[in-house]
Amino acid sequence: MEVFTSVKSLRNFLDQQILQQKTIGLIPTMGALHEGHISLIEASKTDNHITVCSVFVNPTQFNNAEDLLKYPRTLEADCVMLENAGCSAVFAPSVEEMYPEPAVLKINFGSLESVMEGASRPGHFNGVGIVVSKLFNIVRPHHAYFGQKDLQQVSVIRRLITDLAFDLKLVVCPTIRETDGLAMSSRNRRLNDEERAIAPHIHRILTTSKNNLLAGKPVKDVIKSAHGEFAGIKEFTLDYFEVVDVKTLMSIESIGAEDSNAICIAAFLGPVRLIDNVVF
Ligand SMILES: Nc1ncnc2c1ncn2[C@@H]1O[C@H](COP(=O)(O)OP(=O)(O)OP(=O)(O)O)[C@@H](O)[C@H]1O
Ligand SMILES: CC(C)(CO)[C@@H](O)C(=O)[O-]
Ligand code: BAL
Repeated sequence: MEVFTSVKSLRNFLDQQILQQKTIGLIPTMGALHEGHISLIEASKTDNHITVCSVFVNPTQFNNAEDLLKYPRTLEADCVMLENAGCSAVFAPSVEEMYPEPAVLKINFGSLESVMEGASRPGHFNGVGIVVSKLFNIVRPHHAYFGQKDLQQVSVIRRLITDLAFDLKLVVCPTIRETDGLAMSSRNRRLNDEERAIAPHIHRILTTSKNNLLAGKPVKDVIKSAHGEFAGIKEFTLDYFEVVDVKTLMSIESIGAEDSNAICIAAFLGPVRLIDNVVF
């Protein structure tokens, strides 16, 4: 496996691959890798000759300085995992390499960013849009792999690909969970033992809420019960609990056809903010 820190060296490597008609899969990450990320590598390996994983904690998508500072950085261990997973190349640039000049471009995703993560983290999707566009231009992948765990991010990237005519296929991969249901996430490492023990309630409440909706309970009652459940666990501070249309991400008052609905949650456990969702 090759590790690149400069755009130029990665491009040289990929130019050779493209000349040999190799197909390229890209998995953009912020590192501190876990089995969720490895599932994206596996998906890419089945679809492409070459799998490139980027590891870059992108400062422009953080609106909270402490979150950026404390974001786990474990590049050496990440490279071992990627090598074992059969990844072809890692791109791990410095901030200066990715942003030789501060980006002035502003990307506004309209209504897609007016809710949930976009509303709670102003500027977040502008930063995601810029860095992902740069990665697409640098790597020129045939396929790009993203996790459903970041459901709103998937909608934003889908729009980015359409609006800027990126010539690639977006592949959305299912959320990989711990055995107790907690969605794998790099930020889980920041939880203390007590918080880690409580964290699976997020998935439990998501599942109960989904089942209640499918059983015909009104959306507003399900939202009320979920708020009550979170309020009953003092370690949690709920940021949002939304029942939305999976395409528009707008709140819905009653559920629609199969696979058109989603429940999305963001909740703080101490200083750590976790997100999760279920599509049904
Ligand atoms: N549990 C998971 N299952 C599948 N894909 C995942 C999972 N967690 C993250 N991903 C995907 O991996 C890619 C990189 O995500 P990222 O590096 O931010 O990891 P993360 O674990 O989501 O970290 P955090 O949520 O703490 O920022 C994204 O497309 C994300 O959706
Ligand atoms: C897509 C991404 C790597 C862009 O920095 C990030 O938002 C993430 O890890 O999901
Ligand atoms: N997984 C989304 C990246 C972020 O939280 O900034």
